[in-house]
Amino acid sequence: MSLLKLDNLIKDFGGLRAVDEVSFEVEAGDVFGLIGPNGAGKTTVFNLITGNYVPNHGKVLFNGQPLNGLAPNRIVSLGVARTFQTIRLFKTLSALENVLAGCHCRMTSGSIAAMLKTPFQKREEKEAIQLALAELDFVGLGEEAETRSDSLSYGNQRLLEIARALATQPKLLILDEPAGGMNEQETDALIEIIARIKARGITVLLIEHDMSLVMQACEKLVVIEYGKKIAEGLPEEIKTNKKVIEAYLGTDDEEEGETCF
Ligand SMILES: Nc1ncnc2c1ncn2[C@@H]1O[C@H](COP(=O)(O)OP(=O)(O)OP(=O)(O)O)[C@@H](O)[C@H]1O
Repeated sequence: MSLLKLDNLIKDFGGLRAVDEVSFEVEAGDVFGLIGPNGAGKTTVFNLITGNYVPNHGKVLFNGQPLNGLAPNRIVSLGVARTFQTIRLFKTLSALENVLAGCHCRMTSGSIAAMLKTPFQKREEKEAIQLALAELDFVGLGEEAETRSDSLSYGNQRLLEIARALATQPKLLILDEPAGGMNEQETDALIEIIARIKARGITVLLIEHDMSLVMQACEKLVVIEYGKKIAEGLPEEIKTNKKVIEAYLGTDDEEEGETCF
């Protein structure tokens, strides 16, 4: 059984069909890429998985369980974490405090225990700090724990978002353009981090325009254009797929043409 199954998803925004009968399955342990030109519907697909949008039709199954109708925080607690295309950190908080926000979704002490500072709550908080520091180390930000998140470089803010998502202890990590705004060196480091996330047994689903990252990091790809799936396969198959090449070269966006395989 696949870890994630999208079955015939449709999402309309008024008269616009942003996602049009999209189906695909992600196997546990894979690094899976969702690619396509600007405006193809990729982020909308992610928002349908994470409960930020409700589909007009179709199902999302995670570990065989339907996610439809569940709130985003419930979906996180089931083991689906994400980062965003536009960085969404608590800007005035430190890197450590941002990652702790991820840890809190696994904590069981309620607000009364937190107010009373019970021994259980204190132990749980201490463990959360250790976990958060370990995740910061994992993405190479161990030295930046006390740094305010908006003082970090853009590339490091993206890594901090990954650390925060990892702190929720996900089975599936969804990354929306993780290399956006990164230079070549930062992108290479990110490719290595994605490989280490996979080595931890975490399945990765990512959207990315940087084709060098997609080709190096992903084992399988789905391509969408105008909301519809136009291809699915191994990176080397996708590279030479006529429909995919046309979809990318057919765009007016210069950047898209440059990044094309
Ligand atoms: N909340 C919304 N309301 C109305 N239209 C939307 C909304 N979200 C997305 N869209 C539209 O749906 C289409 C798909 O958008 P989406 O952001 O999913 O594309 P994308 O493939 O992620 O694009 P990009 O690569 O540029 O991020 C676009 O035409 C977009 O304008």
